[in-house]
Amino acid sequence: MVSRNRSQVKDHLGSKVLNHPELRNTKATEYMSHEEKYRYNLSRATAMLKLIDEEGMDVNEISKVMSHTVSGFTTPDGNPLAVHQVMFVPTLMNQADDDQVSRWLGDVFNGTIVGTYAQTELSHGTFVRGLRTTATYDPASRTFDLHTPDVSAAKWWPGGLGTTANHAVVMAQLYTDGQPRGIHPFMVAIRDRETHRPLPGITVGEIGPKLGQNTLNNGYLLFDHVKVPRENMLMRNARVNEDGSYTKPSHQKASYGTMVFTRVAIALDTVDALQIAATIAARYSIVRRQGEPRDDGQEPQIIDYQTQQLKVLPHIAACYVLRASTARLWEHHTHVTSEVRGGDTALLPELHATACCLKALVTQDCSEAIEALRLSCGGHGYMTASRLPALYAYATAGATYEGENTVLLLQTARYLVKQAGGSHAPPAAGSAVTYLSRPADDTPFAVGSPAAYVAAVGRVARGRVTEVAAALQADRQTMPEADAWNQSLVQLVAAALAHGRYFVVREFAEVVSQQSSSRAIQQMLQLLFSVYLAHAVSRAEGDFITYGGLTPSDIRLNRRHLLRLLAELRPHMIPLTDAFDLPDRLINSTLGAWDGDVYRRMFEQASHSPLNTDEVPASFHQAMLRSKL
Ligand SMILES: CCCCCCCCCCCCCCCCCCCCCCCC(=O)SCCNC(=O)CCNC(=O)[C@H](O)C(C)(C)COP(=O)(O)OP(=O)(O)OC[C@H]1O[C@@H](n2cnc3c(N)ncnc32)[C@H](O)[C@@H]1OP(=O)(O)O
Ligand SMILES: Cc1cc2nc3c(=O)[nH]c(=O)nc-3n(C[C@H](O)[C@H](O)[C@H](O)COP(=O)(O)OP(=O)(O)OC[C@H]3O[C@@H](n4cnc5c(N)ncnc54)[C@H](O)[C@@H]3O)c2cc1C
Repeated sequence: MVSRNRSQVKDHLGSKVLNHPELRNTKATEYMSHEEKYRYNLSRATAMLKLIDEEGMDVNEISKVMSHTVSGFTTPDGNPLAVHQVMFVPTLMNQADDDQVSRWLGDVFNGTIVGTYAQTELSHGTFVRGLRTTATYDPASRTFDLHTPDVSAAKWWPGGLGTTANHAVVMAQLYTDGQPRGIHPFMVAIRDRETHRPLPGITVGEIGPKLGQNTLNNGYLLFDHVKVPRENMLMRNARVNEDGSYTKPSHQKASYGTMVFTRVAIALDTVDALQIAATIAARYSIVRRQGEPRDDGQEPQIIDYQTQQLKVLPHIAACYVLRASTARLWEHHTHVTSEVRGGDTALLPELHATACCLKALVTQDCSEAIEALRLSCGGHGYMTASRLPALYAYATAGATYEGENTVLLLQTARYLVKQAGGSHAPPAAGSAVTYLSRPADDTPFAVGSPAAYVAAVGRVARGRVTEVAAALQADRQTMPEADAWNQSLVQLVAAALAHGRYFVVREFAEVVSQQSSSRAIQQMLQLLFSVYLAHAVSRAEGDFITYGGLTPSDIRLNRRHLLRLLAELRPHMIPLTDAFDLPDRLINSTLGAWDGDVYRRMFEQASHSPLNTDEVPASFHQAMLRSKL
């Protein structure tokens, strides 16, 4: 099928999703039980899956319909099939060999096999090498014995595992020829395809309520010496032959490939959640009036308070900047993956480093921004019906899953200090780290010049990385490696974030310079970029003085410059959020509808409270009168 661009996909969705017979009628789920919510979200997730299949969408189209913009409408409490689609299917496609793909994918696409990605255990999530589920190969029976040694090694968290999946890709420690071979993926049937009962030796269930995303259907899973045929180890990378001999993968971390893909997907997708939150806060900030009446007799719109502009507008700029840079990361991932499939893994280390740091930077920025936007809506932002709490719960989950952010930033830092110290293979042409081996960009700082800001962001990244690399190098002379590393952890994380920021602003600078459709659009992108840059400096003034070459006077000028830019951006706030092209039904917020009819909507949603059904609820007689209050 021909690939459509983002806007066309939305038009397409307008007819296909919003008007789909099984999807168009939504219900408020706040008052449903856990089980009812699950059933509602699952049936909608299934309808969505069928639609994807009927439409024959390619991976880019799937990424759009799976995006939070759309999945927040189809599965408002979390998609129990998300991990099936985002991790299980891609793992099979990329880590199963051709025979395995042809053996399983038919059943995956006809819905007979529903899977999950079971890696995290109760006692190990971050440290994947420490996982304790074992897969021991027996050449006599040509089977693996999958076993959970004790409860702390139970799989815990996989999405869809709770009550939805009948298969799992299980990441386990492989033993063959009596040797430990590290973590490998195994395709394991966990429930009967017909009856959905757990298969012999399997203990499986759901883990319980969470901060949000409660129908992701996260589960637990234990194995009691479950036999799995040899052909069920995913063998595109490493292989176990019938006699138990072992063939190594082309890259030692090839089996971590799904995590890299999902990090890129999460980075891209969390910006969708920010766009929704920014649209809600922008619209509400126009509608909401509060304070001493002005000359026109009206109370001011809250957006005209300078403090409100600072709470809302930089995050609209961030939507544009982060959307563009994560979209480019997605394209880069597609390119590197095809190289890796062709046997060339040269670009993998840097892709891993970039995916780690962008997933961390974007989820951290977006969850902080969504919380700021929620606060900008005052008390009404605390209501579930504003949608802002759920958006926050979604974004902050991204800071933990698919690699806890600190840990991922440390992976990036490891790559950066090696590059700075020259102990890694030199970067390829076009690499994002060549700046570390070049003299610092000495473009003088000038308020109002985006290029000067970008250069300063680069100097901060370079300064942070080279400083911590030197400190680490010095400590290594006097203490064991692990202690030296621990001694620098905080600075390493800061260095990785600074690198991430530089990556983001360079990518956006390129997008702005390549944009040629109209002068007005070019100017608006420049304004958004200027806001993003001035805000970035204001958030890290110390860094810009210490490493970026800014003086205290530059910092003062930047503060004033930012506020001036915000006033300049303010009249464009609504068109800029309207341009996200989000229909009311996708936004689904009492505060964020296009017509601004906030107060009527708030009353309308209150009417759904079961406590308002009777004038005097039964609880009054049952609880208050009995206890003689
Ligand atoms: C047609 C169908 C297609 C369908 C497509 C669908 C598209 C959908 C689009 C999406 C849109 C919407 C998406 C939204 C998503 C929302 C729903 C998702 C639901 C939740 C999902 C969450 C799932 C999970 O959380 S799964 C569990 C994830 N767990 C982790 O991430 C664990 C984190 N830990 C690690 O990864 C490792 O332990 C690590 C990397 C921290 C350390 O590993 P290790 O100890 O083995 O290595 P080191 O010793 O530290 O390093 C050695 C060496 O290896 C290098 N390296 C490490 N990792 C990698 C890698 N991945 N690749 C390359 N290289 C790697 C490392 O840099 C070191 O290199 P040196 O050179 O030696 O320095
Ligand atoms: C909503 C949700 C969905 C999930 N879905 C799945 C799924 O489908 N499949 C799956 O397998 N897993 C899933 N997970 C699990 C998830 O991947 C892990 O929770 C995540 O990788 C973090 O690991 P952890 O819980 O072990 O955190 P921990 O590593 O225990 O983190 C706790 C703290 O320790 C710190 N820390 C740990 N190690 C280090 C270190 N080396 N250096 C410095 N600090 C460190 C962290 O920074 C953090 O502050 C999901 C989790 C959530 C919340």
